[in-house]
Amino acid sequence: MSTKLTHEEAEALVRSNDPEHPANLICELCRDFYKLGWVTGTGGGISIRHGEHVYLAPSGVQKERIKPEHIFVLPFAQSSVPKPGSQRDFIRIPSTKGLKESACTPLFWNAFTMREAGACIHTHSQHAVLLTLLLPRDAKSFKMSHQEMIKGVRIGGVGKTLRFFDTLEVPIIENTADEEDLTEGMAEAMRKYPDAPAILVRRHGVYVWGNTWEQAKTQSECLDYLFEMATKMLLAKLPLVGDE
Ligand SMILES: CSC[C@@H](O)[C@@H](O)C(=O)COP(=O)(O)O
Ligand SMILES: [Zn+2]
Repeated sequence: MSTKLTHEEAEALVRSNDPEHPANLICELCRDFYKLGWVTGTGGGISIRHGEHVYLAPSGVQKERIKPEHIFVLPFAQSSVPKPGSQRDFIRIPSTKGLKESACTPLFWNAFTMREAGACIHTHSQHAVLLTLLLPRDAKSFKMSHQEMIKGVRIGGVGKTLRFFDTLEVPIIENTADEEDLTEGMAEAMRKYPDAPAILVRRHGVYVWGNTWEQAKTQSECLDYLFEMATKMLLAKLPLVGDE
């Protein structure tokens, strides 16, 4: 399914004076996420679906220094999950030599196809990572209740917001040597936990999605707050569920 655009048309997909254009947003948000410690050392990132197009950052680069001209654009319509290295039909490839699309691409795709998400954020936040280490080794999920910030998180990441008395549950999957090998584990966890707004990856980080980039961002912020709170509560030996 190749989409034939002229060079000028393809370039126009990443050139805009609108600060809310996906190519500009990915650059700005990565700078903000860097300051939060979410995307340091090239890890983590964000992908935005804009109509029929998916905007992706390059792999292995300083995410806080990405420019719109470095952004890849893929058609959302794909016959299978686009794994890095497989045959792909890019609409726009950056002219900078040596750039490859993010290794997180198939994981972002899980959120786009299984939850109809408009954006997906991957962070290497130490709050997420430490939480996966403080929970019992065999814990398959993280559960928490009675926290005000739970109300900023949506059922399945894209539905109604949770209420104060609801219990948040985020599955935890094992890390793999290569990011793309997390794809099936993430999909399996999303099938098993349809209400989960995110997937934690043990010793690695978290994937969070939303209907829009704004919702993906605010939910990432609420979850990161809750992950940090949970690590402190676990260290203080306080229960995460209940209000005792
Ligand atoms: C510090 S390297 C981390 C990467 O291997 C990976 O975990 C990651 O999140 C970013 O992958 P990338 O391909 O650079 O977008
Ligand atoms: Zn990662």
